Amino acid sequence: MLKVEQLSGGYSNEPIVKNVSFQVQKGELFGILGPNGSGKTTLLKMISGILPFQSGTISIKGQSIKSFSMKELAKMMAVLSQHSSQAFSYTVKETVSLGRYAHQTGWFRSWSEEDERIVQEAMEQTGIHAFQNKSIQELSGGERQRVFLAQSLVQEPEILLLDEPTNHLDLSYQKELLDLLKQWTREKGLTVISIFHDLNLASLYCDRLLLLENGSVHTNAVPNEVVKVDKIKEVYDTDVEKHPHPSIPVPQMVLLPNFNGEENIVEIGPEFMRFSKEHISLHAPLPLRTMSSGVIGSGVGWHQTFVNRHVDKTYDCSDHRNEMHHYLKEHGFEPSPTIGMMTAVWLDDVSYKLIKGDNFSIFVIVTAGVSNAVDASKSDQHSFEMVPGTINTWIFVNGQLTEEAFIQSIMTATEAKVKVMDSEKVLDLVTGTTATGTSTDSILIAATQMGKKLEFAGTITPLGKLISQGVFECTTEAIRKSRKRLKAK
Ligand SMILES: Nc1ncnc2c1ncn2[C@@H]1O[C@H](COP(=O)(O)OP(=O)(O)OP(=O)(O)O)[C@@H](O)[C@H]1O
Repeated sequence: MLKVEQLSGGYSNEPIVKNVSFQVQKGELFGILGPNGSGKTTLLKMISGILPFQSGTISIKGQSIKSFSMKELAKMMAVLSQHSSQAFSYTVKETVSLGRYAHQTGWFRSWSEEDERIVQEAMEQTGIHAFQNKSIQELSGGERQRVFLAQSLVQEPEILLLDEPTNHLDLSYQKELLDLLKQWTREKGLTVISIFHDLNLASLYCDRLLLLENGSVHTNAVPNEVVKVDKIKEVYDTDVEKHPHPSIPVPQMVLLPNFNGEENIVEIGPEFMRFSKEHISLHAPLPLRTMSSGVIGSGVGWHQTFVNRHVDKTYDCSDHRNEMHHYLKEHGFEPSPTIGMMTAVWLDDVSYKLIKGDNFSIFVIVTAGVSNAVDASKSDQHSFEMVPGTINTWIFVNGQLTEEAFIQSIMTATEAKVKVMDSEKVLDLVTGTTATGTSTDSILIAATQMGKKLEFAGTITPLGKLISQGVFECTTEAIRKSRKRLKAK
């Protein structure tokens, strides 16, 4: 649809845009990124024909833009610029209607029903219909932005050029505008070329991104290739971390601020535990990086309070999350920084241990009962029934863990637990074979992210050795205590 070849140009003899080449296909949403002053707007101005270029070519559908008249160009291409300002006090509808100019065939051609329909539709789609008779000078920045977007849309262009379209728009209008543009690229084959400052929005919506640096192309590729930690550091000189979007396969960036958090190294240990008849809790002096399968606070996050709550075996699990949420509130725990687990085990049978390593330590807390014991290799012989968790393993690491180490910690802890099932001769009551755990075991890994860096947690790494030992010893002790209590009954 649009081809730019070896384009150079600027405002004086010294070019701002240097030797830029790229192509945009019909129906693509193409993003232009780059630091302030890298030449994004200058490039867009040259494409739209506002600014003449010094060398190179720009062609649309194989034809040089120099061969089109301004009016022909305006019919094919609409531009929404960054600082659209209006000297006159037009109404919203009048301003939008100006966009139909390129479609008027003679000076005295009257306003057609078709023009009216297109203008009404665009005002509807951009959410400005309600104030169509207001003067645009009375509007907020975001409202005005939407008026100029509607003005571009009524041009019914094949190519839409946008300079930071989400500037001034609140969160909901940013999403709505980009959803709308994406929909038009798919349904109408509209080609969109847009400047973005927000790398995350660009990654979410664009098919491809052009990253400019000092007026030259640094990278031209799909978002996953452009939005990379080293590239962003190189071009923007900024530290970021790249994470996958939680629900769609696109990259997202988070800034790494340049301030240090807590200065003093904290060691989580038994002194932070609190016991009550109904729950065991641990309140850390700072938020910990967590990975857990808690009823509340599951997944990856930062949490400061940890609650293991005793419930009766007959506890109704139909709305357990909501019920747990209320329970936490009623007992003075704010749910959002809290990880909450449940257990049918008596809390007096808890086993916990602080184990020191070389410049780091771990604190393990286990509550364990084995009445729901299951052999994982024969779990198909069990019917599915939600029951309160019976082996809850908490591992607090006083050190800095990588993502890998978090996952390996879970594996190592599981392996140690399975070994306990074997050594304590815990049987699956349905199959009579050695169990590997119970049906609703839960785990938490929580790290202070201070002090020693612990890259791995496989069974024979320094951290893995401590986890193996801690989980094996605590789980063994907790099961023995629980069995002793049952025997005594
Ligand atoms: N009208 C102008 N006359 C002279 N120089 C200009 C003009 N407009 C921009 N420049 C210069 O051209 C360079 C590139 O500006 P441009 O607006 O293209 O950058 P940009 O990447 O869009 O930046 P931003 O992210 O800040 O909007 C800058 O150094 C700027 O000072």
